[in-house]
Amino acid sequence: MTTLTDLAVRASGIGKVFPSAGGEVTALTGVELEVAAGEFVSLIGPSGCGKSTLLRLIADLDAPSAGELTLYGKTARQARLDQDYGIAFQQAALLPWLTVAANIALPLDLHKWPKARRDARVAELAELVGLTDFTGRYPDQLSGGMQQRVAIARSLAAQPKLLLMDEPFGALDEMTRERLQSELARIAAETGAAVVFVTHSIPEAVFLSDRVVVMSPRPGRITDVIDTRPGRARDEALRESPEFFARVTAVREALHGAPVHRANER
Ligand SMILES: Nc1ncnc2c1ncn2[C@@H]1O[C@H](COP(=O)(O)OP(=O)(O)OP(=O)(O)O)[C@@H](O)[C@H]1O
Repeated sequence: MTTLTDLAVRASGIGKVFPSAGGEVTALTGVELEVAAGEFVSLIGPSGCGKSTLLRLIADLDAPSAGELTLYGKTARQARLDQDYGIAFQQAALLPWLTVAANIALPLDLHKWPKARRDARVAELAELVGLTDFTGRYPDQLSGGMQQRVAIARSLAAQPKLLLMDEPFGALDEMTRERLQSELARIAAETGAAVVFVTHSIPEAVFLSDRVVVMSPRPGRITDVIDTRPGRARDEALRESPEFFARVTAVREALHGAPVHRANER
């Protein structure tokens, strides 16, 4: 039997209303979502459907207007205080006065890792994201894509049980993006971390995810959940398999079932 503490995320009846000059904006309504421990779930949907809002609520960066959220059975607030998850958002949000190494090490410093172990972990993560030669640089000496790789390394640093990622690969070139997708799939499988991942890319969602959650335009709701768990390794061959194309098509059709002409209304 699945108990509450087995669920990385449980969102029940979640709604979010923002006040705005022209009246209230209902960004989310009646969102029900369960993410199992170790499960990789992507949120996909037209621009403005509330994907980022939902992720921000899970991360306790904002509070829901309705419903309940728990992370491994804890309130979102308690999970944030306990640093139970790693975050990588669209903007790298690095500290400009710290080097790449020090930025990656931030969660480790918060967890008070001893220096030798911390330095070894930073070296391992820098290698993972291809920045070994740049650990002494400062963020403004890096390209946007490199800054994003630092943010991804930082989110993984303390080996969290849950990763919350909002289009972390959006700014990267296609080759780097695919390489980091493969790395993320491997890391998620090896560490057993659950991941909630926001993306606009159908192939990215299908490659990475066990389930793809399709959301509708405002007010954001979950309209479909598609099982994309591959019956094989998430390797390069998967991207070219008939099974992969079938799942990409299934997600595309689910997305187009939503009234896309309203997608850009704000
Ligand atoms: N702080 C805020 N105040 C008012 N409205 C907001 C706020 N944050 C988000 N919204 C509105 O809530 C809706 C959902 O926004 P959100 O950024 O979550 O969508 P999204 O699906 O992540 O979009 P995108 O794919 O473009 O990043 C939008 O209509 C947006 O304008």
